[in-house]
Amino acid sequence: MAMLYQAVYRRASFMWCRLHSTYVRKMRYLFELKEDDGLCRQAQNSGTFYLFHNLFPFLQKVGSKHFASQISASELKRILKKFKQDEQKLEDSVLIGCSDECMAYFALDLGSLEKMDIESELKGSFTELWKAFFQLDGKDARLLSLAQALLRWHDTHRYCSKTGQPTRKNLAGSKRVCHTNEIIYYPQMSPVVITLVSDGSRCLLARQASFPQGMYSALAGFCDVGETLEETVRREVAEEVGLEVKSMWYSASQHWPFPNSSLMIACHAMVWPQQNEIRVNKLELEAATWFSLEEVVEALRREPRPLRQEDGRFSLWLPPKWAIAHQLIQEWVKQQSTMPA
Ligand SMILES: NC(=O)C1=CN([C@@H]2O[C@H](COP(=O)(O)OP(=O)(O)OC[C@H]3O[C@@H](n4cnc5c(N)ncnc54)[C@H](OP(=O)(O)O)[C@@H]3O)[C@@H](O)[C@H]2O)C=CC1
Ligand SMILES: [Mg+2]
Repeated sequence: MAMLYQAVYRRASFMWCRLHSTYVRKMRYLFELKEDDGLCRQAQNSGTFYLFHNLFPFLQKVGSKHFASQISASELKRILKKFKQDEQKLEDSVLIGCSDECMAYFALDLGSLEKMDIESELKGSFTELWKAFFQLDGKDARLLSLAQALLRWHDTHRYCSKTGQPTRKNLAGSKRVCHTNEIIYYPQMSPVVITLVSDGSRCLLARQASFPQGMYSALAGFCDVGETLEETVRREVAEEVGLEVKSMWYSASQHWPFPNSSLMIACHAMVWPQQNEIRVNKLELEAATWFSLEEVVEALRREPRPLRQEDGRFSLWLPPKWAIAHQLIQEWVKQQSTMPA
């Protein structure tokens, strides 16, 4: 029966291929997997898996390049069997996407197994996510970021906050339900604004004490309840560096897995050139400085890692290419270069 259902589904998918764009087909397929546990179970049995261990993603290295490994369902079942785990563990996974051919991608945390055993079996290593971010390309980083955020959310929402009863995830992991009173919980994100401030000729970059040495980024801050985006930008700039925003405009957004799951909303802001004296809020930031176009262009050429200069200080370097802070900085450089002198 299951085989027949699968054959019919494949035929229907084939028709979809012919009728719709790849993007539309993928989105419809993912939607169905979230709605239909039976279909999702089938997809788990033919899909591929990104593995985690206590939220550290599994990476492999080929030459000098790191990548996030995809493990087939059959290989994963073999590993589970070898380490005396039930095949049903596949159902703890969460759906994180699919290929153009509608092969589903899942993420699974194997934290209950011995980390080193899996590493030596699969020839790779579980790496802290923020470290992995500096080693991966944008596509892998985006998938792992989503995967970690979802896995963490499920791990911390095992009980209903109203009844105290256990909640159960749907197969895809797009929600959890408390079956005592049918309360549905959906994964949450916190909105965060990230703002690149300019005074017309320079841009303002800041660092927190927890950043790696020499790394500076744009100003970031969580939205408070009741605030508009514009209000958050104005408040954060005032709070963190003591400046008043004259104008601002939206650029782009990005999911960010730290500290839990944030939606980074990236904006540019201008301050009055005559009122540009920075007063750093030392409770929030270690330092904040205006940087010239030349300094920023030079920093963009550097590898994103600490580099000690001869005088013992660290050179300025910026977040990795696919981080939205990097994109804001690139945009600012482009704007400056196209502005009339
Ligand atoms: N993608 C990118 O390019 C970049 C991303 N970021 C990210 O932006 C995020 C926010 O930046 P940050 O400067 O730390 O933010 P804030 O300036 O808002 O300061 C962080 C503090 O805000 C409080 N806070 C308020 N709401 C929340 C919430 N929902 N979750 C957690 N803390 C909250 C906490 O204080 P307390 O604990 O005292 O209550 C926390 O320590 C960080 O997660 C950072 O990783 C930053 C730069 C670049
Ligand atoms: Mg901040």
